Order: sequence, then C-alpha cells, then structure tokens
Amino acid sequence: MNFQSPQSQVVLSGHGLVKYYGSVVGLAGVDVAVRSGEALAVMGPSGNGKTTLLHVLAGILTPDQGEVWLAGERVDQLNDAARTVLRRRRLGFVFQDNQLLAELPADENVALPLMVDGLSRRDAIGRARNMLAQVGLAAEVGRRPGELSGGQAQRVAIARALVGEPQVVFADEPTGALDAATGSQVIDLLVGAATYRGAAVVVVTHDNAVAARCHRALHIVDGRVSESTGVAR
Ligand SMILES: Nc1ncnc2c1ncn2[C@@H]1O[C@H](COP(=O)(O)OP(=O)(O)OP(=O)(O)O)[C@@H](O)[C@H]1O
Repeated sequence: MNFQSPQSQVVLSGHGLVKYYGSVVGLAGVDVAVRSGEALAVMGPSGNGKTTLLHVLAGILTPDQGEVWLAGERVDQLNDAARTVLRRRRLGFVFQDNQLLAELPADENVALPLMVDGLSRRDAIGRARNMLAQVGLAAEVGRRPGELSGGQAQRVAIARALVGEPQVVFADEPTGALDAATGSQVIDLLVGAATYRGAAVVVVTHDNAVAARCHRALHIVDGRVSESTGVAR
C-alpha cells in the first residue's frame, strides 16, 4: 500500500535557490517541490550542486538567495538553534557511510535522537526496537555496527532516520557503498518505509537504478535544473 495520493500536499519546497562558495557557484537558481509520500531523486554530474541542494533544503546550509518552505513554514531564515531542532524533530537523514556510532548497539544508535529530544531511555529503546523490527532487524538490535553487514548497517541508519516520524527524509548516495543487489534492497526499504508513513524522500544519487525506484528525478547541471523526469502529480 502506498500512502501517497494525487491530493498529497507539497511538504517541502525551494524557490529561486542560489548558493555560492566564495566565487564557486553551488546553486544558480533552483526551484523544487516535493509532496508528502513522494520520492524525488536528485541526479547529475559530479560537482554540479546535488549535495548543495540537499544541504540547503535540509537547513544544513543557508542559501544566499531564495526561500525554503517546510509544511507551510519558511525555514531558511531560522537561526542555527531553531534549524538544529527542526532537523532533529522533522527531518531524517541517511548518508552513504551510515554514520552510526561504532561503540553503541543498533537499538541505542536508533534511540539516540529520541533521547536527545527528551524521551526516556526506556521509551526510546522501545520505539527503536520496534522500528528495527520493521526494517527486518529484530534479531540484530544488540549488535554494534562492526558486527553488521553493510546492508544491515544501512537499515539501522534508515531506522534511525524514520524513528522520529520525520516529514522529509534526505539521503545522500545511500547505496553508494553497497553492491547492486544490496543497494536495491536498501533503496526499496528506504523509499517504501518512508513514503508508507507519508514522509517525502529526497535522494541524491548517481545510480539510475536508485532513481528508477523514485517517483521523479531532477537533473542538476551547473547548479540549475536541466531536466525533470517521472510522474508529475
Ligand atoms: N564547502 C565547499 N567549499 C567550496 N566549494 C564547495 C564546497 N562544497 C561544494 N563546493 C563546490 O560547489 C560545487 C557543487 O558541489 P556539490 O557537492 O553540491 O556537487 P555534487 O553534484 O553533489 O557532486 P558529487 O556528485 O561529486 O558529490 C562544486 O564545484 C564544489 O566543488
């Protein structure tokens, strides 16, 4: 069952986004909108602005021009502290190298953002184990990242990204360190589990197979949208 519907609302949008690094152009004027339950792939040649776009949309970088809106609220002008809270409470992140804490077992890795946000350890671990079971890791909750396969570790990272019930999940090359078969399982899980819960997904990828699992793809060349493909809804 897929949560998305033609009535899904735009949950995240960027308007006229421009970002410079000194004299280097990161983004040269990008418009983008993603609906709840929709997965958007961001593609394009290396060094052309994909990660910059993800970071600007996620409030990690501030744009030099343009606006970012999340669920009806302008978020690019929030101060650092407010953006940190917004990222923790309303956004989820999956990176190529999973960024799990090596010394913590899977359930504590997943529970950590909930505990940072004030949930009791007992409740956070309960929710984390439930989430890990939903990504097929019920038997691995006590294992540390070094005791997991690359695909399993990335599932833990997906559980950590989803456990706070984010409105948008951002993923930067989430399958980049995995073989093709494991990568397709991981992207299916990420897109399936996030959109089922009504979250939007923004995935930066070089991989056509990953983009094919998304509803739409945006191609970024020289910091601009060169092409938008897929089902426009
Ligand atoms: N922190 C930074 N300081 C200076 N220049 C940067 C910085 N981050 C990115 N850039 C430059 O901005 C441009 C866009 O980089 P970005 O990382 O967004 O590209 P990308 O499309 O994600 O590349 P890749 O596919 O290789 O990850 C590049 O020219 C890059 O060198």
